Amino acid sequence: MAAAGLRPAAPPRRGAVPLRPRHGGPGDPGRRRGALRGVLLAAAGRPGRGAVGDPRREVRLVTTVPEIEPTSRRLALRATGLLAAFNRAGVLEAADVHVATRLGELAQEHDEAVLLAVALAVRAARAGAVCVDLDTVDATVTEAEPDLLATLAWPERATWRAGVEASALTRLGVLRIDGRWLYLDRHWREEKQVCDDLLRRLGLDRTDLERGPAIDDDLLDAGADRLFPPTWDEQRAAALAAARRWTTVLTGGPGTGKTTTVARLLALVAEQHEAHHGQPPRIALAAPTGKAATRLQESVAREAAQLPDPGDRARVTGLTATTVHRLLGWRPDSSTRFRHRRDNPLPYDVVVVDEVSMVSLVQMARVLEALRDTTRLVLVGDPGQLASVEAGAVLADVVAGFEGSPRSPVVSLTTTHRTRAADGSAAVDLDRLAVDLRAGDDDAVVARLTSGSSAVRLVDPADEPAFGGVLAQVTDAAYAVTMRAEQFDESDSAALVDLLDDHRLLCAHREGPYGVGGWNRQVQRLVEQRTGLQHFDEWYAGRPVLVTANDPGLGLSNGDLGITVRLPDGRLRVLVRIGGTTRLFAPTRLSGVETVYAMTVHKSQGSEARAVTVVLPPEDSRLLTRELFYTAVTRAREQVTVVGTEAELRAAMGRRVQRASGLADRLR
Ligand SMILES: Nc1ncnc2c1ncn2[C@@H]1O[C@H](COP(=O)(O)OP(=O)(O)OP(=O)(O)O)[C@@H](O)[C@H]1O
Repeated sequence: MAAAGLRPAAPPRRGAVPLRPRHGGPGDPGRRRGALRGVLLAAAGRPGRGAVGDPRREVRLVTTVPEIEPTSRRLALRATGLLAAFNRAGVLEAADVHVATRLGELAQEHDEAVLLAVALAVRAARAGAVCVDLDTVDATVTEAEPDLLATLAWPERATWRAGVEASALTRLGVLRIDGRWLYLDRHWREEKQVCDDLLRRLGLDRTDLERGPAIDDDLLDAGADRLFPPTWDEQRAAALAAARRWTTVLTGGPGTGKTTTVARLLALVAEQHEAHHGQPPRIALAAPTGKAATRLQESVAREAAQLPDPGDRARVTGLTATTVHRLLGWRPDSSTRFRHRRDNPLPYDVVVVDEVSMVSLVQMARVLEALRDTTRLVLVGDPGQLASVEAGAVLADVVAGFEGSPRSPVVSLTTTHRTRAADGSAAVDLDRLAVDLRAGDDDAVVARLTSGSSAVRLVDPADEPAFGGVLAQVTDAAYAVTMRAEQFDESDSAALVDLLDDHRLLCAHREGPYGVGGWNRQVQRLVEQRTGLQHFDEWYAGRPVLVTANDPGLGLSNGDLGITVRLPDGRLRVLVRIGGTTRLFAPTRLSGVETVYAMTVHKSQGSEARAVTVVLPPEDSRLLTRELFYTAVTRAREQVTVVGTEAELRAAMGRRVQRASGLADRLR
């Protein structure tokens, strides 16, 4: 199937509606700058209900794009010149054109090539890039309809760049040129802030300035001896390095002992803090989604319970985790500004942020600016996973930027420690698959998935019996949940939400035959056939839902999972796990939810399931990347089934996510 067929009809972006200047005309530079910023903030994609977690933006950037139909909403009807040509060819969306046109009007900038550069910068931001390189931007679309692209008149590079540099938009600070990159102002400021704050924090670690954390070396060595058995040398070294720093980035694949190390590092740091300050440190644990925060809290609690020394156990027991948004302090008037900032920093001595691959540039900027110099920061994540939905790939950039540097805050764990081999579990193949994937070893990945292992397998959708087995597994899981939801008993709440994590069906796309929408309908139909109950209403017992927007009022976070249950009196309620407890909500109170028999890989980040089924999109889908496949596979605890062909598997392995960003270069 052609990738073009997978492209969903793109809705007009609410955030990109051009603003009208409220005061004065375009001739007033100060007012003009304010109005321009307004357009840009909207263009840079503030998280809104429709935008959060929406991977379609990536599809739009990279998927093969046929010429836009004259009636399509993606066509900017009033566009002229270069903008119109690039819009018709599908390189630019109507939103890109509108923003560029409006900014041009406000700044009285009429140079078509400059406006094209603006539109390309907006397009890049839409797809998760922080900036755009005008010299190579054409390469990001060369795989789209070659005939059509060949007709596009790209401006001559040197003149184009000079024109942008001299433009009114650059003079007004709306566009920023930095090295080879062109930025929208907001992203430029965020990237620079993240870089400056990180480097400043690393400067504080220099012991010759005596500004690093106070450490009693003898106490630290004794603590490390107590907390790390002799064979745990990799984790011991990581914890010792982290204990001496204000800032640490702890990386590693699944099961490499990151959480174990964090729990023991916290015990070490707490002991040091007590020795120097006479009281325990204030520790905050956070993750980008509610689900990831719950997992972090549970993992740390499990590790704490295993610490041999009662003093260490007491230091790490009872820690709770929250979302990054909640940690920073919601503000009802803004989704990108928080209560805790540079002038009102977080009141913690230690802040641990897990699943940092999902943290966007703007979120990282907010976290760093909310930290006191004397707050330890431990960022934990797997740089092999998909980057954030919003612009930026901060973890990957930090790892790349400090590669080989003696001042690097990055500590990597490389050994997989899950003890599955010892108990004879086939799930050890899952860990090995993740290792092969990280190493980019296509042949090993194919061999492992076709080895006959019960833990990892490839099912060709053309193999009817095998594919039928997959459908049966998917339906069984949904059916089991539905039956418990129909006969709901409140004492069953925890077990029922646990059951939601027994199996997860993951797709790359939201729409299309390979997407979440199609699979949702298919699974719902199969379950209805089995139960004999057909549902015409939106809400019915057994409907699994995913919360897609943060709702501080209800205490719900984007990414929370729920299941619709029938109470004994017949009313429907949605059961959601929040932190360590479960709560029931009337369906009418939930505004941002979607049905989730199937989930996009993007939205599954930060969560886990016992068994995972991954439906690969066709080879020519630009969403099919190694990062996507790796993220999907590493969601499984025991078993993964990949539905696809060997060719699709190899296509996934061969394609890497590319996100333009200047952060790695700045950090070097
Ligand atoms: N050095 C070690 N030797 C043996 N087992 C270990 C070691 N370190 C950790 N483990 C065990 O390996 C398992 C995985 O560790 P942990 O959960 O810390 O990894 P992780 O990197 O946080 O995994 P994930 O990314 O999946 O959350 C746990 O059961 C832990 O107790």
